[in-house]
Amino acid sequence: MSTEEDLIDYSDEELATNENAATNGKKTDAPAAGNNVDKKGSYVGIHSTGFRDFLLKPELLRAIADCGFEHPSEVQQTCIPQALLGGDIICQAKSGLGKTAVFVLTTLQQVEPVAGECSVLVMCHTRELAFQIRNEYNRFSKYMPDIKTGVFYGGTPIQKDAEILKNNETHPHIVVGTPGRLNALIRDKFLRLSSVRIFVLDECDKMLDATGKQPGSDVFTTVLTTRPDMRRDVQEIFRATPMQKQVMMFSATLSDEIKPVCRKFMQNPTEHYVDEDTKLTLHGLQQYYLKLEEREKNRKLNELLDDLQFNQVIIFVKSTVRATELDKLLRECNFPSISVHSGVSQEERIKRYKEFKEFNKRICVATDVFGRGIDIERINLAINYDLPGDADSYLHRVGRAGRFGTKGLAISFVSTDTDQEVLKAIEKRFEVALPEFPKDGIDPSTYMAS
Ligand SMILES: Nc1ncnc2c1ncn2[C@@H]1O[C@H](COP(=O)(O)OP(=O)(O)OP(=O)(O)O)[C@@H](O)[C@H]1O
Repeated sequence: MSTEEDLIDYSDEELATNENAATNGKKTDAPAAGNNVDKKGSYVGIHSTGFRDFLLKPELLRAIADCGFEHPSEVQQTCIPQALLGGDIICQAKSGLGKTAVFVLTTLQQVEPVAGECSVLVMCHTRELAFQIRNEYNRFSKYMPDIKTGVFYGGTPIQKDAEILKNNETHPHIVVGTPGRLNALIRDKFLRLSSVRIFVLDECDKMLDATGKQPGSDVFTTVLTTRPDMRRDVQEIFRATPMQKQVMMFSATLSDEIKPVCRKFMQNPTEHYVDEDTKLTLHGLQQYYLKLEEREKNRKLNELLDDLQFNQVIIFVKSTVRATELDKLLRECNFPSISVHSGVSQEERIKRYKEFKEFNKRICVATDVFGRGIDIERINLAINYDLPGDADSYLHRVGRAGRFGTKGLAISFVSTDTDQEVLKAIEKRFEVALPEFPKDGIDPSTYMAS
């Protein structure tokens, strides 16, 4: 399986063949860039210090307390009040600082459950992330027994999804999923979106990234060339929802190229850039590179895993084949390793995700399927065995360590000229110096929580 398939990672088997997207979508006129832009230090939102100040339902406040959330993070302080006002929102904030709770809490606050109707639709780019987001909904809606959340993604029997959607008793009010499967369910008329009031895209830059886009084509007239395009699915699903709705989009990275694309789905959005574009690296995360030959990687990795202290480590590779091979090798060396990539069955992928999340395994070798959004609290070491191809992917990957302001360590192997260029691009894009990993190693207390 190719690297590219890893990166697509959603239910591509359900996608239709190439076609031109129609142009009758809503909101094709982008508002002028810079409208309602909230940059750090110039909040337009309502200032707040505790979750109580958001005037959330008591059921939600109880669940928040049960989750151990004491204070809202900066992105939550800024965006929760805005989202509750019902307007469209674009939100960028560093990895691991609580963007998920912004849309989970604000949609739960607003949802009015009607049997057999979906009123909130949340989409993201990978199946594991969809699964994780649904679990977040379950955590926060535990005192709201009338609200049902469902998750739909590819690689599972579509008939099961259809059964859930056919029955008013089981039909979810909040639907979370990946675009391929959702689009298939809509096409087959199992899922109807005419009651959707809130439309959320998590990891929106990834979801709207049109790799198959032809130069000069409009967002709603993308012509696909060789492979299915997640953006096309998102557009089709968007068109199946009513004109009047709230649209919210989230990511840690929003390039200047993708912002206008996001705006095309929105009406006069407020834009929240909690962290400046060049200052997106995490404070608690130490980052280093290690220059070595390709053939030296395995030995070096073994050494690092022996020498470094860590709670859990995620090791990123560029293909499913490499993930399988490396995982096998690590297990042969008696490391408690697991691998997650698109080459294993979906059921097995979720099983492995849970095993890692529940701390039953301490080492995970993954492709970019785990490169974004995945939240595993105890990961405090991220290793790029293969460096990704661009700076934004790097930022998301290393953001798996050092969640919610905790300490962490990221080490990237640099072995080719291309790697060297990517390294420079990372330093430039995020205005950071990535030093070489010290020969004598580093003091564990600097990256392990005390
Ligand atoms: N106010 C809070 N207090 C304590 N913990 C929080 C709070 N908000 C979020 N968290 C926890 O922080 C972790 C990271 O949150 P989340 O996954 O939403 O980050 P994110 O901004 O979506 O990151 P990414 O960009 O990597 O997807 C989660 O484990 C979440 O439960």
